[in-house]
Amino acid sequence: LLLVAKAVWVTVSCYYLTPARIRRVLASQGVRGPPPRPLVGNLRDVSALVAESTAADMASLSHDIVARLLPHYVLWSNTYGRRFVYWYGSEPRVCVTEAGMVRELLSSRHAHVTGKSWLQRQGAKHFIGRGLLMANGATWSHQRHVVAPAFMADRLKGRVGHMVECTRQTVRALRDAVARSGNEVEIGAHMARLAGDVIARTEFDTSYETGKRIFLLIEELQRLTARSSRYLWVPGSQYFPSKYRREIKRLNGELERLLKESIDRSREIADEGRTPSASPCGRGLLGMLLAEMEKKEAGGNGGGEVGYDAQMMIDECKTFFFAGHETSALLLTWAIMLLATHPAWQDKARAEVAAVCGGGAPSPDSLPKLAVLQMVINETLRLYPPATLLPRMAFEDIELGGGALRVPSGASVWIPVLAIHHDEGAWGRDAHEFRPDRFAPGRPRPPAGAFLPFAAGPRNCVGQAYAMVEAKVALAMLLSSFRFAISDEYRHAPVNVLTLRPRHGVPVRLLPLPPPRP
Ligand code: HEM
Repeated sequence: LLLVAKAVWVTVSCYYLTPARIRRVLASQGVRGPPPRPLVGNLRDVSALVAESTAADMASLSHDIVARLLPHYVLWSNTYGRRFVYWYGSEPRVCVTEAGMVRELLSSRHAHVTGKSWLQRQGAKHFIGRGLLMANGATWSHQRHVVAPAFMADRLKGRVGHMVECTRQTVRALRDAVARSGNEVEIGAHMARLAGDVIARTEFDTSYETGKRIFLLIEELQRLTARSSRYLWVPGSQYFPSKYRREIKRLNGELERLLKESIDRSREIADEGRTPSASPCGRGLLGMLLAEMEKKEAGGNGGGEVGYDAQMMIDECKTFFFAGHETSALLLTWAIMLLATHPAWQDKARAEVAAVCGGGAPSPDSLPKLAVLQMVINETLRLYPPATLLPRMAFEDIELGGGALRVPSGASVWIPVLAIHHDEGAWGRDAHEFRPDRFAPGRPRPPAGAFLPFAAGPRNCVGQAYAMVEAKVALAMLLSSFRFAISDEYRHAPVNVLTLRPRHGVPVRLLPLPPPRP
């Protein structure tokens, strides 16, 4: 009886009392929004608006994509003002775009009182679990502390050789594809494979071929979880039988078995003293995680509630296979689409690569000198940020802008990164155009809080520097191996399926250039 009473109380509190309090606090500050329906909130409105705006491909190759991808943001910010609230089921999402408030929210001041909501964590449970991306509070702090050293600048230098080798294989595969079937190639699939190979080799001592099944399983689990999560707003729905649940369980079982085998193999190699480096960090992320787990097993300072156990190791591996793969692949794919449609910038970037690398492969010392490439990468991330939204739930009442906005505990703040990146107020009338020179050295830097491809503050992307090095290596080598032009088959149709991707891929025409010297 006590259990039933507790369940009733939790349900009433989650689905009625807390939302009512949040609504009251927001309304008292004039934060309004579309009227929510019981339980579903505005979910159906969002789905209908997005379905309509993305039903067809775009008529031209325009980068003005905010109304297509975030039509609800455009509609509601026009109707209710730049700060508005809508309801994702019973979770209120307060939209905030003011740069100062965004910066403040993401700063260390709020790092421990904001985080990932139950809905987000539940939605990512099977393909990420308790990994860093979805962790909160002290657990997040500990995990971040453990993995961050793997991505520090000095360690990244040691990864450049692997990245060059992976890109060499991609260049070979592209040359073979051109020789075999002509110069039309869908570049997105090659970039996905390249990014997968890079993360698998540098951090997990394996290759894309070995890790391929892991990537496929994560992708399939992501797809099935998105479907089965559509009804998460129904109280208790996570316990309902669903046609997806059995399949998710089966695939997750296979994924965890493969990861466990890979972890055990690495452990054996380390135990036999066959580690390529004496330091556990030398083996990349997996090595560091293993060392941490051993500390916990030995009851050392990694122990206690927040240390890594076997399941957490598996979840962290899933997280990095997922987070380090798709976003990087999309950055490369969109960059090639933009270079293929802006030949002058393509020539400029290629000339810089030739001057800096002298026909050889990029090295840790040459990478920082590739300024034009850096500008192209930044402009790609501005126009097509792989993560279009940043949600942060407040776990206690917080104030932003010196009290200008009180966010009640239980409300999520929703930062529409894509809209901020395309805001004419911050970027000028040409905000929707590809103009890499806005990032030229010596030009004023974008206002803090206006450029957020990797989020900001202590909970920013831990792989940011890694992703930048990877993108520079890959693009430098591709530019010196091929000229790209966009194919007549290309249909411009960006869509947001967790990340911002081209619905039909990016077919390009490749003109192979004479191979650079080895
Ligand atoms: C162009 C490539 C990438 C982009 C645009 C990107 C973007 C982001 C963003 C926006 C976040 C914050 C998400 C949130 O808190 O809601 C994030 C977090 C994260 N990213 Fe990346 N990422 C990229 C590449 C990578 C790579 C290569 C790795 C791993 C090697 C990685 C690992 C992570 C992890 C583990 C987190 C969670 C950090 C935390 O919560 O403390 N990312 N990324």
